[in-house]
Amino acid sequence: MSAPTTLVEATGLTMRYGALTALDGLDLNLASGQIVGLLGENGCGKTTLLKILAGVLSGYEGSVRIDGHAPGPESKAHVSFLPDTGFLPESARVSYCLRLYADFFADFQLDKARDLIGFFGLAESARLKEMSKGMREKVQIALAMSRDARVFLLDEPISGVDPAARQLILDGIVRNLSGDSLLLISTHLVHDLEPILDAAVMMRHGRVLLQGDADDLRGQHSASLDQIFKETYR
Ligand SMILES: Nc1ncnc2c1ncn2[C@@H]1O[C@H](COP(=O)(O)OP(=O)(O)OP(=O)(O)O)[C@@H](O)[C@H]1O
Repeated sequence: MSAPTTLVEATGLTMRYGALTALDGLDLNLASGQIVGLLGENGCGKTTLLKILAGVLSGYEGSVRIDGHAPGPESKAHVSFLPDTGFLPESARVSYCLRLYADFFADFQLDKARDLIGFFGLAESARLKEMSKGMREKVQIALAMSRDARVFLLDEPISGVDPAARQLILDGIVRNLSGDSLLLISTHLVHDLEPILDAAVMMRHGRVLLQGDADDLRGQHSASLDQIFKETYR
């Protein structure tokens, strides 16, 4: 693994939806080689931040750099984004979705995706519309995690699955993760995610409230990230 490099850099990032300020001068610096939890209460701006980093939402003020590039075609080539809503054609089979990704993304690794689909216990011949919400989420995760990206942005990837399946999904997410990439993953389910987190970013009202290495935060607060989260948002 090479020395950590800054992959996400946001300075004074502000995003307004009309009169509502969703991000309010947010500053954030994230380096490669870590899994970072993006935590915060409903409406604090997590999805807005991830969409801007993914290059699918514009109209913001301030500066954003992904591996040195402003969000756009060049940054998108290195960013794998899993939105919190379904984005695959409902009537398609898993095999079609695999081909779609292989055609669309030059860095898509079909073997990895097939491995993950099997790991999740899914059949390539299955149609999405015949699957449960949790199964469809697994397909989307398998696709998103099979790109050879530097930055992975996952928006609430385990929210739709039952507690028993969450562990399997997290195992799948970290299964092939390269040590040089950055995984930023938003969730309310801090307890489930905590074992895989190297660092956490807690947001409030469109700003970073608390950020740090997971072990440092646990040490400073003499508490788990889950307890810190609950105390912070009580
Ligand atoms: N397209 C939009 N138009 C208007 N307001 C929006 C839009 N998208 C988000 N917002 C508002 O911006 C704020 C931040 O929303 P965002 O979805 O980024 O929060 P979040 O932290 O991801 O929330 P959750 O945890 O509920 O998913 C909220 O007040 C939300 O209502």
